[in-house]
Amino acid sequence: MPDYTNRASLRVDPSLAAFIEAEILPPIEQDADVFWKSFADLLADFAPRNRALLERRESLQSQIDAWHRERKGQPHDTSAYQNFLREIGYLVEEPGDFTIGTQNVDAEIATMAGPQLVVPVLNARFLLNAANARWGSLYDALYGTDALDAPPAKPGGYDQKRGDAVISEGRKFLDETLPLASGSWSDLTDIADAKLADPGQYVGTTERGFLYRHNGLHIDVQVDRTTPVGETDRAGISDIVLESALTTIVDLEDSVAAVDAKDKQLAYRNWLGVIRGDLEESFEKGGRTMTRELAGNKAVTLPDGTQAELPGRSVLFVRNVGHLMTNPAILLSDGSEIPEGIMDAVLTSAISTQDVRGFTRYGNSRPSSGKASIYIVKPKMHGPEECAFTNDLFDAVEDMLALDRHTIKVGVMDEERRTSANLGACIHAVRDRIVFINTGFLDRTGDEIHTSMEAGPMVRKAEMKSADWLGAYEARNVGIGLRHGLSGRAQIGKGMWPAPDLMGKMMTEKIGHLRSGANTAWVPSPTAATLHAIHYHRENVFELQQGLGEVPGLDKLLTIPVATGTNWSEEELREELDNNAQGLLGYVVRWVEHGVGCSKVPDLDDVGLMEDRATLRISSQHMANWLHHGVVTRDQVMDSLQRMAAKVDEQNADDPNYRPMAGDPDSIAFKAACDLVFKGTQQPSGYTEPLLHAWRQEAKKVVSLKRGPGSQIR
Ligand SMILES: CC(=O)SCCNC(=O)CCNC(=O)[C@H](O)C(C)(C)COP(=O)(O)OP(=O)(O)OC[C@H]1O[C@@H](n2cnc3c(N)ncnc32)[C@H](O)[C@@H]1OP(=O)(O)O
Ligand SMILES: O=CC(=O)O
Ligand SMILES: [Mg+2]
Repeated sequence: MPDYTNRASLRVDPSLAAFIEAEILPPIEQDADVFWKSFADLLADFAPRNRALLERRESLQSQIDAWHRERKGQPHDTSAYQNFLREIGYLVEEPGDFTIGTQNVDAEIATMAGPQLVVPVLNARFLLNAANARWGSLYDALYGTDALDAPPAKPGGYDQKRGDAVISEGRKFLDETLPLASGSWSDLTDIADAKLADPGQYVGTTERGFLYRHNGLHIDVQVDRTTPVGETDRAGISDIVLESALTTIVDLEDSVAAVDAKDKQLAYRNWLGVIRGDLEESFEKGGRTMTRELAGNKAVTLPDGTQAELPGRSVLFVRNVGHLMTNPAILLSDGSEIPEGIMDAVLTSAISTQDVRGFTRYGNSRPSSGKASIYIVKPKMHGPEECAFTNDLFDAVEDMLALDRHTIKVGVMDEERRTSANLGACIHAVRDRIVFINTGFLDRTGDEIHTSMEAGPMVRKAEMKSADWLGAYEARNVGIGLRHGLSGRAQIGKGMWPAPDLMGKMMTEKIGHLRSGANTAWVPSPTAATLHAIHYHRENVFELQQGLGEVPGLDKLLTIPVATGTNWSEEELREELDNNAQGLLGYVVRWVEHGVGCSKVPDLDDVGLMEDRATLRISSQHMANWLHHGVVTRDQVMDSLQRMAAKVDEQNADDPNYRPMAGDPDSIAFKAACDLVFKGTQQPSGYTEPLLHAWRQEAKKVVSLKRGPGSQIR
């Protein structure tokens, strides 16, 4: 049991309290006693409301479960189903015509189109890299990935053959994006001679080269004949640097493992560091120690000789956790744990208040109105009443921190079925602070399975991608967003590319996100951001948004993806189970035993896939669904888990800190994985957090016992 210190009616982890009082409150001139008193008052109001919303989720779910159970074996009656959903309040009336009223939004969010990067907050090295991913080297991205269709680089230094292919691809990009009045960029021997077909694309000179703009995004063509690349290039071009991640989501949610005060404090500390602008991280790379810090702005000399600056960093959002979890970092007066989403809202906003007040080194939010915003992404909200709760909570946080109304903006993850089905009403509930709707299709798939758990066995996981509900969900998100005036005021975003090593495939497929009307879409890494930026040069999203088709209705959206037949062969069943079990175990072992919330886990074909809590929700719910409906037996599931545990052990054999799972009855990770599947049907909305947190806390305890009091895994 951790020690606590008393603050107003709350009991607070002492180290967290000291951090808040020393580093968060003084810069914003908040008196500590006043802060704790108002925090306690806010909790007294919002914690019970939060609990009631969770009870409502459970009540709706049990009514839906019962409805399906009562109709087992009967054909699905679409209209009866929708009437029922209306009767129980799962579906609500749409709010009618309205336009969002959000103000003081940075251009990167409101009027520009470009990639959105996501980064786990607990990894400072990645976090700094992500914030700096506003600019990325196209040459590095092409040289190092399969986005370039050329033989792979030979090991041992610079491979000039591959380098030549990169240069040639770079020239193609320049011809496409910045066409010359005549001829090709390949013909130039001196960039100063470049005469653009549209001279308005030229912006000025930078430290190393010439700056252009196309579709609102900048391109820095750098010239340096002393570099290995520049010396082989006709015009001395050493790199083409693209404006890449316009925005980055700093994630406190599904890509991190944060289960107690210590983890949460690190999360808040890293957020404070990037907001204040002084976060630094030293690490070993390529045999030497590097120190990474935030990049400064890019200096530009305009054609008339005046000096200007472009932002050197992504505009940062912070993704708070949803309404479900609680955390032992703070206890309420009745001894219960604080709702974690409320703690995140208060503390991440208090940190960002330094930015709003203009006390930070660079400034995260700097809209043209001069009134800065705090950008919070709110995940996993179920329907309009939960969005209204968030709106009220943010009002209360603003009052607590003496912020103007609607300073705190919200990005709504459209990733739960009740939200997709009532999206207009959800937007309405946060209409004066909304800055994005993003289709989190991974969580959304997990919720699709869990909501209709009793309806029958689901189609195979790969088939979900072409299911009716998914197409309708994606199209409705854009259509409803446009209907309520998000274009030009807020982002309409699309989901993650979860295959960090398949950049060639991403280049072919992810342009579809723009064509379907999204002005941003998620990428897993800075390299992916730079490559995905090319798509925003190829297509003008704001023009495309004008010509989109009909918005699909509810019928398609609510089509349940149950399989039409279940006569899968033994081999197909095993393949499906193994695929799910491998991703699940490969992810869970690192979460529970190493505190890593996002991992690249090789699939059965050895392709590294990004796994996070949302992908875990899908695999665990899918296995639970097939087990529940007798498509597979408990023995088959266990057999798959055991075989895949051995495979995951093999994949981690080089890690000296890894504890094998196969054949170890005490393996905490394996027990966690089993729970996620065998107790899957009972998990709230199919979420994995409750079990992951419990098992991670157990793992921390075991290590602490072994190493002595006070020690922890991290
Ligand atoms: C459903 C959802 O909610 S999706 C949102 C949650 N998902 C995410 O946030 C994905 C974030 N991405 C990641 O965590 C990682 O890219 C992973 C785990 C997928 C792969 O990580 P790794 O195997 O370490 O990547 P890999 O070895 O290919 O590359 C590491 C390099 O790329 C950088 N990098 C990789 N991902 C990121 C990122 N998201 N942000 C910043 N830098 C990154 C690292 O800093 C490192 O470079 P460095 O050595 O100069 O520091
Ligand atoms: O948060 C994103 C998702 O796909 O889930
Ligand atoms: Mg999600």
